[in-house]
Amino acid sequence: MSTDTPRTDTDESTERAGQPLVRVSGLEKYFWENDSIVDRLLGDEPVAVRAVDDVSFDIHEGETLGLVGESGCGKSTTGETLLGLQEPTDGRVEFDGENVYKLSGQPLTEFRQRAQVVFQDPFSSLDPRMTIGEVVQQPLDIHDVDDPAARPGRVRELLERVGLSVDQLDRYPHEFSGGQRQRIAIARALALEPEFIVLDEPTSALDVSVQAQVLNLLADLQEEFDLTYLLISHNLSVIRHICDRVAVMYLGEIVEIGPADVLFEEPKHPYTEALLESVPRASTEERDRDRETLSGDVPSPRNPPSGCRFRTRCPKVIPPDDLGIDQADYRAIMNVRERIEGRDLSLESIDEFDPEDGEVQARDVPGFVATVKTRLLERELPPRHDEILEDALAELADADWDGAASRLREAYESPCERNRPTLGDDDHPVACHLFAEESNVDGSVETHRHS
Ligand SMILES: Nc1ncnc2c1ncn2[C@@H]1O[C@H](COP(=O)(O)OP(=O)(O)OP(=O)(O)O)[C@@H](O)[C@H]1O
Repeated sequence: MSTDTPRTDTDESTERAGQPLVRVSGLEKYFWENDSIVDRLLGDEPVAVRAVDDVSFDIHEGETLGLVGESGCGKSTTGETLLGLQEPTDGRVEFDGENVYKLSGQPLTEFRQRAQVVFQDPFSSLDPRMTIGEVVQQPLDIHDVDDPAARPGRVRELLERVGLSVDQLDRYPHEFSGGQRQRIAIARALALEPEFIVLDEPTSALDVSVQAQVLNLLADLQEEFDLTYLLISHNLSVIRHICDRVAVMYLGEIVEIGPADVLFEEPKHPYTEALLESVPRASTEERDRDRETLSGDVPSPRNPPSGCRFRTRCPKVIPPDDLGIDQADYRAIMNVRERIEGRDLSLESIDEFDPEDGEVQARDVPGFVATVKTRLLERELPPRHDEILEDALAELADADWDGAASRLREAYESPCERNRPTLGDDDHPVACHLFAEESNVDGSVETHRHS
């Protein structure tokens, strides 16, 4: 790419040997809310939406890396930011050894040819006023590739290669089915002979029967043209179908990366386990077994939990040393803590609470505590923990949310909330304190979400 002196193919291939085609290091993309002129005049502080927060991974030539996670965890923003379609907040992306964010002029144009994207929704990504021949030819015209007279021939080849008939060249996108439209989008992405394609939910808008056809086409094209893919999907079956390695993303961070077969057979991170558990099973035996499903909603990327971001939903969140508590009881208490820290309960809706005084009469406190407990807790606790919980809930009788929260924090603070776990650099790294060194778990306290 950007070189001052001419280089030979041998130079380049020697240099590239063993180097990833794409290297993402410490990538961050924050969106700022309350940042308009009006907000500033009103004195509203900007709020960061940490869509992508310190993400690092490599993609090697010819491989497909899957990026999987629930909706809103930052997958698309990662794909768009690494292509330079969104400006990064911080971090570095190298493509074939070159820092993508430092490119300009001809090297930038070359990068835009070599790295392409296919979006989820072929309905909105294709210009409805252009025929599909024009759609596929457009990148050739913009980048002035080939002799203009040769371009229609190239367009025909591309359309045929993705399984469309050249008789359809003059038709408009709305005349095609969803699967055909995605084939058109793929033909357009291939027009500039790219090496790398970000596939952002390429089959999510398609019927299940068509999904496999499009995935098979992508796999064939990869083989034929030596393509490297980043496949973004929330659908594990899609990921399993064509990925060599998989990166699992949660709330802006990568929590686990590994070879696809290993990750599917022996997931390490409790989040990956939970995602896999949520995939519908074929056999009745597997369908009937107890599933640990994910509890609670994904927290907001405006205010992510301290330490491990998954700890607010993690079925394996680590209790304090020597607490000797059943894991499910601990999870249930931590759920109550979350609700109290988030003030996620209407005290006014509880009979004993007097909204005018903003408190409960002393004689009514036991009844109030019993009602709140029924609302917040889904199981019975052993007496020792029941007592601690009731003492904390009694603080709410004076609407003392902080008092209730701090009682629970004192008794139940998890090592998972103190430190952000980091990904290692072996071939199946996981960011989870269950797999961390002792020193990592017991280190210093990070800024606390609810402090
Ligand atoms: N332009 C924007 N301004 C503000 N917030 C944004 C913007 N784009 C994305 N976000 C937020 O960033 C977070 C990550 O969004 P992103 O679309 O990358 O997630 P995703 O994993 O791809 O989810 P989905 O599959 O639903 O698209 C979300 O909380 C989203 O609301």
